[in-house]
Amino acid sequence: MPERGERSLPLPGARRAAARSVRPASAAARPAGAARLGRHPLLRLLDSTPRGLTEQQAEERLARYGENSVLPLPGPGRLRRTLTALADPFTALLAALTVVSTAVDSVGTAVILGLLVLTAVGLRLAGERRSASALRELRDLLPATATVLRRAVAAELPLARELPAEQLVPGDVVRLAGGDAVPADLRLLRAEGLTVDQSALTGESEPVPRHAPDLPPPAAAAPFEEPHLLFAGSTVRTGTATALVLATGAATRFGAAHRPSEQPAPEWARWPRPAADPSADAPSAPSAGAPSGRWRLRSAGRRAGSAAGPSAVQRGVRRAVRALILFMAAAVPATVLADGLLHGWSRSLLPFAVAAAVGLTPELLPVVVSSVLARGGRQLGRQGLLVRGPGTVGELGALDVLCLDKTGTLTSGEAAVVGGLDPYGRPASAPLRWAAVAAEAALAEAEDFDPLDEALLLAAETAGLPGGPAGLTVRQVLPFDPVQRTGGVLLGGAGRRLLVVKGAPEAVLARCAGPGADERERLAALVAEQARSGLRLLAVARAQGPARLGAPEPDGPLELVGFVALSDEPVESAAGAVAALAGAKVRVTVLTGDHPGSAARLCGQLGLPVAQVLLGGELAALTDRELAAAAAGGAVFARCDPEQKARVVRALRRADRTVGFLGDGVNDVPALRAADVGIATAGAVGAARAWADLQLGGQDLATAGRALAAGREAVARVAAYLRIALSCNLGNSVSMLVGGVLLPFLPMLPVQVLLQNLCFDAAQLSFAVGGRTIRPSGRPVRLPWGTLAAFAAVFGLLNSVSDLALFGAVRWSGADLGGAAAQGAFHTAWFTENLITQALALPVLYCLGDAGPRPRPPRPVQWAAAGLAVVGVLLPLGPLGRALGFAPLPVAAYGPLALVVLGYAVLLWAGRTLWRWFNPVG
Ligand SMILES: Nc1ncnc2c1ncn2[C@@H]1O[C@H](COP(=O)(O)OP(=O)(O)OP(=O)(O)O)[C@@H](O)[C@H]1O
Repeated sequence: MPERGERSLPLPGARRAAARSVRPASAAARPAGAARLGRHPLLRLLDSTPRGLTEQQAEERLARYGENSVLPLPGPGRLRRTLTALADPFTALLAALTVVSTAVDSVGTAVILGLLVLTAVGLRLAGERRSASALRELRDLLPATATVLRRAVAAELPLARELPAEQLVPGDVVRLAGGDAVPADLRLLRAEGLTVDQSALTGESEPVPRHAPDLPPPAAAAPFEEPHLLFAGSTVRTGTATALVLATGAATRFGAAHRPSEQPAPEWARWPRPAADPSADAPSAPSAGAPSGRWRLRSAGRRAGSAAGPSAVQRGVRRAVRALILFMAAAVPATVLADGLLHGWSRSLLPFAVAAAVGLTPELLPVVVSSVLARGGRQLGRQGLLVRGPGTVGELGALDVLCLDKTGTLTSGEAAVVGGLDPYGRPASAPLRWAAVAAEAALAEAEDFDPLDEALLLAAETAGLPGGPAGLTVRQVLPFDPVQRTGGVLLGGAGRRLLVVKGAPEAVLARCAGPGADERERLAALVAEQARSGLRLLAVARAQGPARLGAPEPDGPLELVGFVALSDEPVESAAGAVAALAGAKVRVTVLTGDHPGSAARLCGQLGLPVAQVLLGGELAALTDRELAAAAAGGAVFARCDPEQKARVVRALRRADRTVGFLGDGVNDVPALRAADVGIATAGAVGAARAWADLQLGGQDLATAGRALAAGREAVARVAAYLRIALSCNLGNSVSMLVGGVLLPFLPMLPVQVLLQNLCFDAAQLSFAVGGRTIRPSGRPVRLPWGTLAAFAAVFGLLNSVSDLALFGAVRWSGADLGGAAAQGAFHTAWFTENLITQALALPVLYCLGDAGPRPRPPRPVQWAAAGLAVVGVLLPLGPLGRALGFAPLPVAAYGPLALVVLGYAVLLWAGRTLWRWFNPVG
């Protein structure tokens, strides 16, 4: 829908002109206020009736508000997208060097750099195309047609007509039935047995019941939880409804959320949302926290670390690139100035500047980093672990806190029913019978399998318990709600209604009218005692059903039937996996929806020290900082709802931890999304798997540890690349700058510098090839800029010292460097010396990140280093060398060259030993 004065959507011909002056489709009914109005005031506000609009009204509104379409805005043109891609600092640097190289007639350099720029831009545009097609898939969630009540004139009876959904306008009245996609944001006028699937909006795959009260509930519920509203992007699962259109097109929440990210939703399209992220110091209620998984819309093409911006590896690489650019901006002009002052101002200054800048740039950096991470992903794939993208591999390497859901993750996903208990803890069959009746109904409707319901049903069948009473059939299923911690079924027939509710004991007891304070205390003590002895209790209650279907509360009070006891033992591999994680310096934190007693007992069994057990309800009083400190200090979190789990994860991330969350259920989706790395167990439900960055292959928890190890190895390889590339390139540039000032000619031509860099980078692609693994330190691997910079300075300087020794040897040997042939031979000498010293540095510096007892470089790295040395000696002597301005080096010159290389080897060995001494790995 076009935005005021800013844009117009590609509307079909005739409507395009009319739509130019359109206003946002929610303007007539600002959802924030309108959604809270009663049915009749709302109809009046929208100038509509339960019989819908007249054709004339609809036409006027269509012209005014535009079509009900969430087509993406006409994205920026190809030129603009290309320019945006060029704005990436690394690509911009290469592009600038291409332009300058062209200006100084260094055609070969310009062509190669130009090709590198085209490759970088092409990769970026291809990624954007993939995202656009993901968006198209999301838009397919909207229906093509809708059943609308319209009248030719006000006095006529309405006709229910199937119209293209694009023609819906605010004020229209639509009809819906099971299986229909919701075409716009709607307010229910009438609903029968209605449940909707909002999984595309909230990630929660369980259908939610909706009804049509005349007045909305007074408490302001979270937006997607308003019981009387339906949203575009959801689907009706069961029942029928008549509803009033509140907002269409981009004014719907679905439309607003799927705008291109660079274009924020206009004020009018923003629905009431929770306030912005709470400050780290302010206590925050869950509903006032950052938009939760339940509230946020899915967006196309999720990446690892997307919620926090770039991943840890991306951040490290960007910082390195920024530092390179800053160094270039300061050092190159300063040296050119010095050169100009010493040797006079001539046109050769520019090629000199270009050569120095090219020398500093690791041209294949993006290729090497993504190849190394992709290799890590493939490695995990071979172990049966599915990784969403290379970013995830990097995050795994940096991960230092792993939050674990309890049930189905640390304990078996297959619940083991021990039996039924009456309210006094004595064996009884009724609780299991009624729990199974509710479970059976829930399973018949559920999209995702619920292991607890499966187990209840199986146990009742095994015990030979009867099903529901004869004559009563399922009228409505109230799916298990992890926030309320209850679920149930409404049975009806022969003038009777019966509501069965099952859930967490506290939640069910809170809805039972019967027990007094003492009795409640006794029941709570019973539940806690069972939890301590390793049994989780599920409460079961019954009531005479509600008078009207769709109303969630029964007429009569709920009466406690008893409990179902479930055993709660850890899976075999859990203790070992937790110990291995602790050994790898990963802090393990348990976040569960279960009883605090069960959580504490399990932690004891796993050897996890428990400093305190915090309940989900207590989190609102804590600031994010306190929360993160508690989690890091060994707190266990129990009775957490999905949003509370996500809040703990977010608080830890704000405290600069790299956080993983391992879960298996729908209730884990918000936390999976909030984490740097969401990890789903092998038996996780579809929604959890869909949102996870990593899916474990087997039931064995140790696979999580293996994933971390593979991530650390990949990040260690990236770190090795950055260390070596930064130090060698820095060394080359310093040599180029100093040599340029000291020598009366360019120490190396720009194209030769570029060729040398490409050879070196190509050799470093060997880091992405298999071979012996690099053993990273036994702790999370990050890319600390301080250490990288210190490394680059130390080893860059060593490299430079050997270059300058060569320059000095040539300068003071008295050789005549006046002619082109002599200068070509000098270029050959430096090129050869450079590649040989880099070939020496490659395996030695690579091993500096290896924590193994006797680190040895992998075979591919050894071969690449040998190849690099051979190229360094032979390339300048061949036809390509001649074409690039090299000239043969007199044989006698190879002696001093060998001495310089030997000197560098000694320096390198000393530097490596000292570095290890001051920076022990492990
Ligand atoms: N299908 C269900 N029907 C009824 N009650 C349930 C159901 N599933 C869970 N419960 C109850 O609700 C409580 C909270 O459930 P939730 O799924 O949030 O956490 P959990 O499964 O106990 O633990 P975790 O968060 O570690 O997976 C459970 O402890 C249990 O008492």
